[in-house]
Amino acid sequence: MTTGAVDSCVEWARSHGSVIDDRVEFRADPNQGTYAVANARISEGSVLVTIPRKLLITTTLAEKHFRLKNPVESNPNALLQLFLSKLKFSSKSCDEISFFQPFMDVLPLIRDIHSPYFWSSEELTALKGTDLLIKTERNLKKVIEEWFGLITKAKAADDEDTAFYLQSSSNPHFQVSDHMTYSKSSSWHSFSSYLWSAYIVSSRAFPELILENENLKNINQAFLYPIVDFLNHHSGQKVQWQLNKDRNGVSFSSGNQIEKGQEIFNNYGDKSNEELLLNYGFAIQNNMNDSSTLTLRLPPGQLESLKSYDLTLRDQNLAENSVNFLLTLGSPLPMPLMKLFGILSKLTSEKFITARSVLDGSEQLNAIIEQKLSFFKDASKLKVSLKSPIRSKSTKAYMAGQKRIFQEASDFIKKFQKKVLKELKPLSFKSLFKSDKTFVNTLTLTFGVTKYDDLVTKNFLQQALLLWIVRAHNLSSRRAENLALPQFILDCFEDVKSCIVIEKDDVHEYLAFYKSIFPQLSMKIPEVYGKGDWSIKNFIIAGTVIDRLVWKLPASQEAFFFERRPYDLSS
Ligand SMILES: C[S@@+](CC[C@H](N)C(=O)[O-])C[C@H]1O[C@@H](n2cnc3c(N)ncnc32)[C@H](O)[C@@H]1O
Repeated sequence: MTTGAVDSCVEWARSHGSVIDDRVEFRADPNQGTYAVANARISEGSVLVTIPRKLLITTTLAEKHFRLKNPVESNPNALLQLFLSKLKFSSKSCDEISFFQPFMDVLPLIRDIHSPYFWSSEELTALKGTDLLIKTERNLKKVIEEWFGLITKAKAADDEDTAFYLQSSSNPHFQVSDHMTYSKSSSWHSFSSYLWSAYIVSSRAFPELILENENLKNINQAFLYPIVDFLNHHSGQKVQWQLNKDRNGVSFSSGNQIEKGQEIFNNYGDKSNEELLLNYGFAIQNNMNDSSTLTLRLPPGQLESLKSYDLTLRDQNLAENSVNFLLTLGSPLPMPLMKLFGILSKLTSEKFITARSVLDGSEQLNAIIEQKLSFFKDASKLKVSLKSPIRSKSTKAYMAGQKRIFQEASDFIKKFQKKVLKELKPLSFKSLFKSDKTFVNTLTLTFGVTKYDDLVTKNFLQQALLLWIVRAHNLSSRRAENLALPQFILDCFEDVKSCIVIEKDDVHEYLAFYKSIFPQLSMKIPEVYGKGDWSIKNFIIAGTVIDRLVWKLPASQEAFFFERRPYDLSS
């Protein structure tokens, strides 16, 4: 991009009725492309640029040119893109082409575009394992379909286009970026020209809503706004784009005061780094609007069955059995996601979500989050070996942003678990254990365990829980010791006992453990393990009681008994 081309374009705009404040100085440099600087203080609310309608490139103009309504339902800007390809790359001139020439001359060249759509397959390996790569590849495929359908309808496809399309659609390993030719001789209807135009529209078009077009059918319809699109993005910048009926054009005003020498920015909106990289070819370090998507694939039919729960699931795809959740810095774990995992962790015996199922679900979710986190921790440490420093820098900013989001999500889960414990104050096995001296003594004799922490480090926690539950049940029927036994645990035991059908497999599961301690325990400590029913059946029942009532805090392995009650996640 040269300053000369920028000056010519500004001159062209002025000569066709544009009003550009003299304090706005347009510049160009090889790294930033075009941008604008204030050469004197600009007060807040000043109208800086007004561009008349005739300089705007709209879908209406494209439709008139091709004598065709935009035929692509999924993209309201498809015909506008094809028109842009023609304005930029057509070898034959016409009035429209020569009219917009000064503007076409300032638009970035392919080599200056850094969106991953334009990276080589070798460069794309730097994004391996990320959603960004999945979206790049998926969107490229969509653009190929859109392009070929469109040029076919516009009767512009030639043999070369057809060969490109057939090759791309028949070869699953086809890498779009390695097959594109970017040269002066590229035809305007080639895929590379269309991809360039698609990028130009995504990176610099404005919403047509501004034009107050009564016939606007799709709010995503966009138009090109020469000169104002020379401005770079700054989040938080206050700007206004407004129809100026007096001048039959569109005005741009800055909502902030701009000091002499400062850059004049536009605001492209609150975008994540993924959106910025794909659509604009850059990313922002510590982007406060960053986000990530968590896609969950569920067993067939499960999404349907979730309808009976009061779950607001956006972005679900019944055909693929998948649902997407947006994780943002402000909301690292949306409540519907926590609730979904609570539902998925529900036991068949639970009619509703319980604190136990929610906590269990939060841990399953945490396992997924931790996996992502460790991927991005490694990825952000890696030296990204992209040839272009701009691409390397934005890839690093993207990876660091993803890492931050998953780190926040993981921290959120831990805080959430602590919050539930604080709120419900469930019965801790640690305190039950400590208060039952006789029981502790028996474990000292058998396992050499004296403290709760030993149960964890020596891996006896599950065995101790089983023994204690069977002991509690035996004591309750004998009322032999003065031990406070929580009624809900005893009730749960009775409940399980009344309906349990013990299969061979259940016995098998407990047999090794059972044989490792019985009958030795009853012989060694008959006053505890020789009285009551210490049959394997009771241990199987106790195992189910644990499944129904117990949840262990992952960090400390402290086990808690939760009463079975519905748990309201919205509180
Ligand atoms: C509407 S244009 C702005 C003018 C642009 N500088 C040019 O040369 O055409 C949008 C493009 O500018 C660049 N850009 C805008 N804001 C940026 C920023 N904050 N950091 C890095 N690049 C930016 C990106 O290449 C983006 O695709």
